[in-house]
Amino acid sequence: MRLYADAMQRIAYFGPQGTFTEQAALRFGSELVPVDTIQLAIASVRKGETEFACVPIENSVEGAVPATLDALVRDEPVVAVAETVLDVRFSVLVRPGTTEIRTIASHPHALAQVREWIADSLPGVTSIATSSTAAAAAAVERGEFDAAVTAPVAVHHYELDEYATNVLDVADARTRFLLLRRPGALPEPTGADRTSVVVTTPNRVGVLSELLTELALRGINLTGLESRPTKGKLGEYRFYIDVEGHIAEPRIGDALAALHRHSREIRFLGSFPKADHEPVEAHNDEFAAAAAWVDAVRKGERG
Ligand SMILES: O=C(O)C(=O)C[C@]1(C(=O)O)C=C[C@@H](O)C=C1
Repeated sequence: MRLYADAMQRIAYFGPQGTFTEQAALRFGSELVPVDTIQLAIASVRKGETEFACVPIENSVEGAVPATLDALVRDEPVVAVAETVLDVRFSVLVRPGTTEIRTIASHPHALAQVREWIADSLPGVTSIATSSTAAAAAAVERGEFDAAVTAPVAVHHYELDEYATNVLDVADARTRFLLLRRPGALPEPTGADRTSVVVTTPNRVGVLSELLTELALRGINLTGLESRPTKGKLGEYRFYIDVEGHIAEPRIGDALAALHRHSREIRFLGSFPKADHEPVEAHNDEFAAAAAWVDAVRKGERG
């Protein structure tokens, strides 16, 4: 995979050292700055302390990462310029010499992915949420809990032993991560891109179906739809919409303009190459031919 950041450009990542997010960030660059929360990673980009931030966005078992969705709409805009997907398997780490496990700690998304394993292998153990998987390892090292559910690499960063490896309730679990920066020149279209926006709609009948119809009419494939409360009135939601294609393509540009018309607020979250590099059926030639025909008709050159 191409490194995104050059040697001078720093990437704030959801740490501390030994998180899955650190593994994802290493695919984008080498100047990594660990911070303790997703909010701080994104704030570091907003303030210009780092050029980039790397954060988790969704997991195939537990779904979207709410802290990331919420941080993306607060304050100044940031946009995704790349994504990567990691296979997820967990290790359970303990202090050397541990004989009894009464508490097990990790990030809520990690605990949710090993719930059945904990019930089967460590019945009666209390699960405790920490800010990240590596924060759980650090807390176990300090003696606060007995075991941590971590990324396999965490064992190299903390004075802990492997109690179990390859722990996972659902095979083939995967997490997608974004590389974010302040708005600037967009990544070039590659023919295998994803575009992400978040919209707040007026509260009226059929508005979500209108948004989706605008995509469907243009043959645009929806790859993600999440809702989060606006945190204002009960029942008011923001919709996070991921589609295949790049805003540089006419049909995507048209569709986003239509979403703008239907929305109370809209924020562009990026057009960037998809991690799977699977080409997208874009029909760009047909859109260009249609636009050329309208142009010619307007000039009186065609009927
Ligand atoms: O705590 C970490 O290690 C993370 O990088 C976060 C995170 C997540 O938010 O889903 C990333 C991948 C795994 O699914 C579990 C936790």
